[in-house]
Amino acid sequence: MQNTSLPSAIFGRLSLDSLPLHEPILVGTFIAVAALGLIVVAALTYFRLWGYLWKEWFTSVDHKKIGIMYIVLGIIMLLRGFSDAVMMRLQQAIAFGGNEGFLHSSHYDQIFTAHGTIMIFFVAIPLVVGIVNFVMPLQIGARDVAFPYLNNLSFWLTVAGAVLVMLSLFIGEFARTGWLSYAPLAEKAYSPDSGVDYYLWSLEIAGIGTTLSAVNMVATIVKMRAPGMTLMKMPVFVWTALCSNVLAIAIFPALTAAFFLLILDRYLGTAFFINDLGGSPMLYWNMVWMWGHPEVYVLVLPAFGIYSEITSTFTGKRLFGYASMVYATVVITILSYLVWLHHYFTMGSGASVNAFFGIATMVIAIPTGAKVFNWLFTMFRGEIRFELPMMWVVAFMLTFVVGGMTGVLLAVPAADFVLHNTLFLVAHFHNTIIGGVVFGLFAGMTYWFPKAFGFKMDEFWGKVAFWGWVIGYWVAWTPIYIVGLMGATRRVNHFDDPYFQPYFIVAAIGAVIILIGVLGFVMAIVMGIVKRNKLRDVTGDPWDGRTLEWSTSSPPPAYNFAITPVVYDLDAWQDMKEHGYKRPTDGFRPVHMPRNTPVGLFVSALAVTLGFGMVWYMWWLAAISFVGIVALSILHTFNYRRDFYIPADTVALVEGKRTQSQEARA
Ligand code: HEA
Ligand code: HEM
Ligand SMILES: [Cu+2]
Repeated sequence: MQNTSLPSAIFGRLSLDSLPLHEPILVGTFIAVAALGLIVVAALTYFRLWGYLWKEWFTSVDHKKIGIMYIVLGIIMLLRGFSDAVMMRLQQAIAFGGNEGFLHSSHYDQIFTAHGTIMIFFVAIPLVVGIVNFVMPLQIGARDVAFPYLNNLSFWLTVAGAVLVMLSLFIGEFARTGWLSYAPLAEKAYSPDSGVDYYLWSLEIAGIGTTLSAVNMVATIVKMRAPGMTLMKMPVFVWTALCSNVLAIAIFPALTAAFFLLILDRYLGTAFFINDLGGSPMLYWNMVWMWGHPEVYVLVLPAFGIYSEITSTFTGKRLFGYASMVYATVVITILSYLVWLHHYFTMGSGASVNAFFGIATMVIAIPTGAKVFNWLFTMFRGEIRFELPMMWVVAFMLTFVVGGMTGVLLAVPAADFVLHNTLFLVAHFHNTIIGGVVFGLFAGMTYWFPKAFGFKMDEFWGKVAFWGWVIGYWVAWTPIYIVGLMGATRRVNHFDDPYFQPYFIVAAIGAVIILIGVLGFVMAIVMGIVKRNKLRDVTGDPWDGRTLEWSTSSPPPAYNFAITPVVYDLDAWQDMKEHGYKRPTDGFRPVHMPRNTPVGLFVSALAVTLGFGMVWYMWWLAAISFVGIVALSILHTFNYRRDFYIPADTVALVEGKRTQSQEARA
């Protein structure tokens, strides 16, 4: 694409042709997004909400608000990732024989790449990080995370990555190289346009955010637990958050380094991942899968933690086999480092290497199975209350076990030679990710929603969401398992064999049923807000919970706990309730708090311009942004006004109000 209409010293390789004006779908999307954006901006201006958002949310260093912002980001990006999914499902349902469908192959390639990238990096990760951010400090009785400013920066860096991916929709294109952008396809010789560069810069920036956040969470769990909370008295969710974040710290550098080397290949002509000059694409595969495999456990471990909390709350029992649950989590964490090669058994590693990685992979079924049985034994003879969060747990158990089993099947190298890169594999991972991670996130969001906002989600729409996702999942993915077994390969936009078509039509219907689930969840939140006075909970403990987050008010005050709780037992709050706990009404002391700051947001804005400049070869823009980031970061270290005290009187006032509202209800 020659740059004819724009001066290249300023615009680099960006030209008017980079705008996808010839793509009706994209033009329509752009108009819709722009219109929606204008409506939102107008509404915020009309209701004078900008100042409130800026002061109370965007610049906030409060872990609860940052957690909620992560979740909002995840839900918005879920809508984007899901629209990609629906388009692919429609395409595959109609594109048979002579019918080419509505997505030509280069467009389909961009869509599955964007879908996979967005779903993993900008849906699953933000939702998991958001829930950990919100819940974990409350569960350990802390006032905030270890590094509140860093937390805000991590969030905004994740947003910066998401913004770059979204920009690629309207300026230029996105990668067509699969969600892990395999080399050598992703090298400049084979993917010369801006797509892979968008991918790389977006994920480098977001990845730094995720790494920093993981450091923050580990430091918080290690250093900031309430007195008495020894490691073996931590709630299971905190254990899973700890393991997940330790895992993230260990693996993200491998991904960041792999992407950085690919950037060097693409920008400076080095040869790390091509066969010439001593480079090797296999190096890239090893590095990304050393990240990629453990990453799925980074996501699923906290989900396991969520299921554990919910199961014990809604059966009214202490979790069966707490210690074995902890050991299983740790064992999965360690094993997950040892199996990455199962993603390319077919790449010629040889029988003994394949055997080692195959067996190591299968071994993970043991600790995972131990968890499943622990949940079952917790339920056994419990008085189960089948409220929404518990319904998600049951759906998870029924769905995830199947996905786990097909994983074990793929772990047999001989079988994998047949099934690798078929739609059977695609069905396996949607089975584990949707049945394991996504259901867990919905369970968690439904469970902790009343803690965050002081009222429950709307139950009717919550059930619509539940049934939409659960039925939709099975309708959408069972046929894909079947065509996969029959040999249909992944990442193709058109099949010749008409025999497959009915299966893809059923799969498309499944996606439409999931759509009902997606919209149902949004409605559950909206209707919850509409009916908030009816759904209000003033106790702070609407589900009869067992862990410390339920001991404070909903939403919790900025300082979380007026007086730091002391822990004597595993289910600390249950223990306090059983021993006739009374809320303290006096003796408050001033609370030391971190101060809000806009620096994270500014750094992130510069990260977007840095990425954009690099993608389009606007070196001046990239250079200015980079210098800006460094300068701001250094300047920020000279800011000594980082904290303040909430006076004891204010604490007494807030707590007094809560006492009053509780007495009024009683
Ligand atoms: C959250 C996500 C998640 C989870 C939890 C898992 C879990 C597992 N995965 Fe999966 N997997 C992915 C996401 C996930 N996977 C993704 C995204 C890809 C592909 C990416 C790509 O190529 O683009 C993939 C690909 C993938 C491959 C590569 C296949 C190929 O490319 O050809 C393999 C092969 O071994 C595999 C195996 C497994 C196994 C053995 C488990 C185990 O951990 C499952 C353990 C659980 C159980 C077994 C169920 C419960 C256990 C019991 C009830 C006890 C009794 C059971 C037995 C004795 C069997 N996975
Ligand atoms: C909500 C319902 C969903 C549907 C209908 C759906 C559908 C699809 C389809 C059709 C493909 C492409 C298959 C191919 O041709 O190879 C795909 C790929 C993928 N999906 Fe989903 N998906 C859904 C949800 C998710 C979620 C929640 C995640 C992760 C959190 C996810 C992660 C991925 C990944 C990683 C890929 C691989 C992309 C690649 O090949 O590079 N999906 N999905
Ligand atoms: Cu794996």
